[in-house]
Amino acid sequence: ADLTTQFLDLPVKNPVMNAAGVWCSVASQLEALAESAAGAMVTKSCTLQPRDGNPEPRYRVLDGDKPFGSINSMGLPNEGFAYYLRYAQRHDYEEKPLFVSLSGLTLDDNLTMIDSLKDAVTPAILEVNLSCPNVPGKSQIGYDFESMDTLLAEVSSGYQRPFGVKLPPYFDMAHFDEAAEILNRYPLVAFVTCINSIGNALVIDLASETTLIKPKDGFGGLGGDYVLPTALANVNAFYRRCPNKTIIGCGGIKSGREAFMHILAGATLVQIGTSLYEEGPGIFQRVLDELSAIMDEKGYATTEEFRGKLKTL
Ligand SMILES: C=Cc1c(C(=O)O)[nH]c(=O)[nH]c1=O
Repeated sequence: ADLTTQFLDLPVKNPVMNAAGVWCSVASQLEALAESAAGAMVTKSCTLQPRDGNPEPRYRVLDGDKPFGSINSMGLPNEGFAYYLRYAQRHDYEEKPLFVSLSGLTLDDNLTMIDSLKDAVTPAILEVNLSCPNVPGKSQIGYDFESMDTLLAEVSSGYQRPFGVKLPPYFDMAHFDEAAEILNRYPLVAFVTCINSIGNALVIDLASETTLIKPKDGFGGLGGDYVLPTALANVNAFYRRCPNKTIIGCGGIKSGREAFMHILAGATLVQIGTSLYEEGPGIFQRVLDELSAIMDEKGYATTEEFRGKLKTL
């Protein structure tokens, strides 16, 4: 099958990329993504200043038997905005598009970073993270509709170019409606990435009767098989409600099967998190081959032919 596609009028060689935060915190990881089969890539969500993040253990893979997943409370460790801007200025955009993810600790920090990104005149695509669940004392902007509205107004007037947002999962039709109503008031919000991890889950080790991770009494963001149905619901909910925006799907993708489901639900690109963390950048070629085989089997030549074509009963 032909996996080439378009994203915001940009030609993309295939729809698969990393999820922000995974295999994208330091230059060696970013270079590995640039050299990998991924059709695009995104940098670790950054803050204005570098951060160490939360105490370890802060990431654990949940690979007992089924289901496969992860829990993390990294706490937004990152090298600081200037580091990722420096990478953006040396990235080979002919090879693949680069997204820069921002997760400022304050609105001012976000606006400062956005001003610098705009002044840098880089082709990098801005993804504003509204959904980090792991900074102690910070709630997720995506769950505070008033501050989300304010942030989108400020970013739109400050950045004055198309950008996207990374949303937390929603679990209620009224919340899909309210979030979409806000997003649709900002034409510069060109894409929506659904979903971030399911925040503040708790995984317990039965033998030791202890939490798996240290930060926040063991509460952390859930990824992997556990989140696939919620991720598909959020992709489809925003696909239905935001006809003028592009959807990027993230959550529970570990093979061509889940990538296909995300595209069927309405995603144009798909992001891999937990499985990339565990398998490394070789996963992209495997998922692409699996996706292509499924498309051949079903008789789809391109992803456009089935994107958003989920049938209901
Ligand atoms: C940006 C911080 C995030 C983090 C983190 O750095 O703890 N983990 C997530 O699962 N999602 C995030 O958005």
